[in-house]
Amino acid sequence: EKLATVKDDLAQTSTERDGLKKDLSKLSEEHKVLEGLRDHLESELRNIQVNIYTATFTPLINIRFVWLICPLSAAAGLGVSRRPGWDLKGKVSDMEAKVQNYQSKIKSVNLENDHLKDSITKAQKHKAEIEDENKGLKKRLGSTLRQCQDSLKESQELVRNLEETVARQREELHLGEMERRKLHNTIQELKGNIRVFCRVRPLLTGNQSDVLHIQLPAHDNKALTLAKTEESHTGRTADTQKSYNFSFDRVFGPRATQREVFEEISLLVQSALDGYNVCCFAYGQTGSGKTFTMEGGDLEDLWGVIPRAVQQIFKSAKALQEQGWQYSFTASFVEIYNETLRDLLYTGKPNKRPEHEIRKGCNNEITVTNLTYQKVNNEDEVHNLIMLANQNRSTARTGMNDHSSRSHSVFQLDIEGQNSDRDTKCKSVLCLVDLAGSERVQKSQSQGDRFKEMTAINSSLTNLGIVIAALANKESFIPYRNSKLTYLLQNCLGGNSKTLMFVNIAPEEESFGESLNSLRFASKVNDCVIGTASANRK
Ligand SMILES: Nc1ncnc2c1ncn2[C@@H]1O[C@H](COP(=O)(O)OP(=O)(O)OP(=O)(O)O)[C@@H](O)[C@H]1O
Repeated sequence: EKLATVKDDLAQTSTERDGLKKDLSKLSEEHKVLEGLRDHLESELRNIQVNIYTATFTPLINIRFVWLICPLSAAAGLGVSRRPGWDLKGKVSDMEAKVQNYQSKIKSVNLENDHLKDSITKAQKHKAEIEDENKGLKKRLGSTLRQCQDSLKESQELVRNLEETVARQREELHLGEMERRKLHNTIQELKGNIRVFCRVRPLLTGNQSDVLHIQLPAHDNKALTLAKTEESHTGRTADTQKSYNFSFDRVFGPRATQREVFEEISLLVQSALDGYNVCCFAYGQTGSGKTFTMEGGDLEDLWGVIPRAVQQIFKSAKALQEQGWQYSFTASFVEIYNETLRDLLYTGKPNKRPEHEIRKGCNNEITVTNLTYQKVNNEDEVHNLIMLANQNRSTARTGMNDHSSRSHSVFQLDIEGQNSDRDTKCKSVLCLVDLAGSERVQKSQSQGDRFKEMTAINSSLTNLGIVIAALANKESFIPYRNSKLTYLLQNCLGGNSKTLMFVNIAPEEESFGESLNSLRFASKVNDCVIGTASANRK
């Protein structure tokens, strides 16, 4: 700042000096012009004096001569009229008038000359003053310049020190970030690489306190009890209360907000940026709140896991930029209906929809043929893709008898990070899945397409359970290929991943049986411990 002030002063002083220099040169020019004028006037004055002299002493001797030496006056028409040769008196009086005229001219020229002399003296004085001032300014300038140079040196030294400090702190920050990643992962591992959260949907109509069969202990947010009174069939014994106790990593009651739910999984989402594969899926019967949990509503308060996860990912990626990390993201959104894949980001003609197949590359990467893999740079771009996917799903809904609750939807964000300063790379996948409704449809009641759908859903959900169990038992063969869902998700379910399952429960009493089934399935998953995850880092 000091340097800047001094520089400003310096600039101001230089401008002043330049101005003064300009003034000075203008004055010198004026001075020259005045001197020229004075010389001119002096020579003219001399001419006039000569003329006067001649006019005064020779008129009587040779009038013709007078006419010759004063042709200018005659031409200027001083009012002298031609007189006859004999009118000497008249001519003399003309000459006297002329002389008078010249004398008054001389007087005014002399006056002007005095005035000019005065101006010249003043200009010279001004010039001397300016030169003095200039000298003073030069002196001041010299000392300011020296001060500037000194403070510049000081500032350069300061900058050098600060640069060293910044470099040291950058190094410390990087080490801190690596330490944070390690500790973060340890915490995630301690919590278990597969976690199960249960969420109870609120009653959509009626009074919440009427829900008696789902009990949530006030001081334990990990337990849930399903209770049912069973009537005695014979009528000889009293009715019995049957309770089913469950415990999960976390149980969210009907009043839990979307924000509270996301807070619990935000650390897991963070792992995706650190290079771990993360998979989060919602399981439960139709209408139990899976889509609400995963996608939520349009208002920010109602946003579900997908928009919140995307927001966090982009926010954190931006913050990590300061530590040299550059991330790139690719999004895809696929639906699995009746064991057939459908691109939810497809924008072509409906009758030209391509077919898709899941392929496993030599580096074990899973890709889907003909699927839209869209590069995304910010949150808004992802939101637009989610809207497009919803449009694609709703078009299918009208045409195919609400098949959205009969299909699995898989949102996938491929994340690639590079820290060129440190020559480090990481690669991971964030998979967010809204599973098809898990309800068991009575075989006798379902025929045709409904039966086909039911079989496909039941088999893919059962296979999901089988794969998770096989992973937990560390079996040598994991039957990923048994369903499209597990085949697609294999990298997110395997040892190198962190998995979170939401089991969504509907609070209506008639859903008791389905809720019990869902909770039993979730409990089985909860008992699984998948191998230690390791970051995909190079
Ligand atoms: N926690 C909640 N708070 C308020 N409303 C909810 C909540 N969970 C679900 N709902 C509402 O319940 C209804 C059914 O939820 P949702 O569509 O998410 O169920 P679903 O399990 O995804 O069903 P489907 O399998 O048909 O897609 C929706 O109207 C949704 O807005």
